[in-house]
Amino acid sequence: MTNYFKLIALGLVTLFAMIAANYARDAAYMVHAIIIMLLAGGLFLWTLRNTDEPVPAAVLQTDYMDGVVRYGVIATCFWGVVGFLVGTFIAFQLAFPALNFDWADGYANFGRLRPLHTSAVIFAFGGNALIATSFYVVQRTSAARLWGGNLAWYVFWGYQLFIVLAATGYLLGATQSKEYAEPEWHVDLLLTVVWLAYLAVFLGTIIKRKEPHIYVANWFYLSFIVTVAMLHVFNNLSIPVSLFGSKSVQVFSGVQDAMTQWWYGHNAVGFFLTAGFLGMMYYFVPKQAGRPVYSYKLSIIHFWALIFIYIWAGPHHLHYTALPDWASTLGMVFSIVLWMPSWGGMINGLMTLSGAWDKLRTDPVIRMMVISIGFYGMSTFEGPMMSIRAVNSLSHYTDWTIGHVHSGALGWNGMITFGALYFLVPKLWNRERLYSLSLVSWHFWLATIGIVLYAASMWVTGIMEGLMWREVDANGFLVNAFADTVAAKFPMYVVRGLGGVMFLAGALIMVYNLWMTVKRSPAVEADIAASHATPAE
Ligand code: HEM
Ligand code: HEM
Ligand SMILES: [Cu+2]
Repeated sequence: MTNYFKLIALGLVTLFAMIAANYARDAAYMVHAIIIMLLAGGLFLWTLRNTDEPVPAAVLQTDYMDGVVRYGVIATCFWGVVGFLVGTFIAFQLAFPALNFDWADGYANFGRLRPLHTSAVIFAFGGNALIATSFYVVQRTSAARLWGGNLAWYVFWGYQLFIVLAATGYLLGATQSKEYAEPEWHVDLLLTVVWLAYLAVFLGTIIKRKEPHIYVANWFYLSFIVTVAMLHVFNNLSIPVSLFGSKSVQVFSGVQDAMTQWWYGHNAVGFFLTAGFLGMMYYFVPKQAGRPVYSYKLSIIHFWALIFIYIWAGPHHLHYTALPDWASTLGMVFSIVLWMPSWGGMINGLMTLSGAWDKLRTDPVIRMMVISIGFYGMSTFEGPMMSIRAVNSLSHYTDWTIGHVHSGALGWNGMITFGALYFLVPKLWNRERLYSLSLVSWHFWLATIGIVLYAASMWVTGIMEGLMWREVDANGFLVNAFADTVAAKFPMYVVRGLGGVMFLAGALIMVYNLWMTVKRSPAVEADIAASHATPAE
């Protein structure tokens, strides 16, 4: 019976997408309508062919739902490589402008590829990592199968569709010009529905848990899901110009719009790139180390302090703008206060290794996790420092910000995700161990050196250009033209590009290693129970 409802819904979607494609006012909207039309039409045919087929004898569904986690792991690897590749390419575009090819102008120039990079790494790579690991962790720590049956699959595929629509939209020029929230209204609507489904699956699983305690990693994941829903909705309040076009007009304007955007942007960092990934840390580090979390009490304080303080720090992105001074001061103060819970979390993660420090020598996966926590500590020290108005007057608009971003993004988000993937793949594909630990070591060193090259070159160029911009002669005239500062940055841009090449090479080695783990490593015999062991207390 449900199949008939599905058919009606899919038929209507296909029909509406056809009409939308026909009346489309711009290329991005038309391409999106065609993608949705083909997808819904294909699903319609597939559902039709399977309607009234005999249903296979009921499969016992008491086990954990891991198929969707496996797909999530594959998607994380895939989008990671795509995102790093685009990042490396745009890094070289900045060094060698000729790479903005004339023939690809309007599609593959820096301006179009930059949001492609940021969305690919944050939302496609990071988002898939978060969805996959949260589905894995919530089942283990709740001793329950994912709630909602196939809803988890809908979340997975719906999210991939969102990524494809966002990416094609950027290339075709559809953007609402809000950093990290570039997709236009019709893509935002899709994401809202998918995200609410994600919340339902996660929360549903927690509600039906058989384990009385809600493990701290789940608190972090849940705060990430809830907050991102809220941020996404408010920052994307806009009115479409036409139902058949991608262009929309923001509801807020002027400084209110800027403040809403950076309330969003900052908390995208705080909840997407931090809280969610801390959920990962609190599960996978104890698991890999074979030790309980250093202090469970500290983890709870860490959680509440972090979510309470993060939400106020957004105005540090708008120092010296039309934003009132009091708001800018508020953002600065909360940013500095944020240093403490951040380092509390870092200490908690690092000290989890106490009694197992020898593993740093023997286990390259632990090494990966530890360095990621180290970078977390570093970027959460740098951030509060940059939020001080006097420091920000130098760092703002310079590459220092870019260096800060990537020490967090490559060092913290990248490395903890790699660690989690190395942990997960043998478990999910039921393999005894990883194919090669020495390849993990190679990945570790390539990525680490790559990050150091990236961050160091950006500090040098950032501080240099900041100083060059403010340099005045005895009469108070500016000494340097803007173009002088651009020319001076060239060598550092090449170094950054090389850092990117190394980071990307490491990721490719990881993908090869994980692939060979699935293909070649010996399977675990009748030991499924091991992967279901309860997490560290
Ligand atoms: C191979 C690795 C990477 C390379 C070479 C790279 C390169 C770049 C470049 C060249 C930019 C533009 C900078 C500018 O406009 O001056 C950029 C921006 C950005 N990247 Fe990456 N990236 C890499 C990986 C990542 C990862 C893994 C993440 C996140 C998880 C990330 C997040 C960002 C963000 C958020 C921005 C925008 C920064 C801002 O506006 O302040 N990148 N990246
Ligand atoms: C205590 C924690 C942190 C604080 C207080 C903080 C503060 C700051 C400040 C002051 C800026 C520069 C704003 C500007 O001048 O435009 C900034 C930029 C940024 N930070 Fe952080 N940061 C923190 C942690 C992190 C972490 C862990 C990450 C990544 C995982 C991160 C990602 C970013 C990004 C992506 C931007 C660039 C935003 C843009 O596009 O302009 N931050 N942060
Ligand atoms: Cu911020």
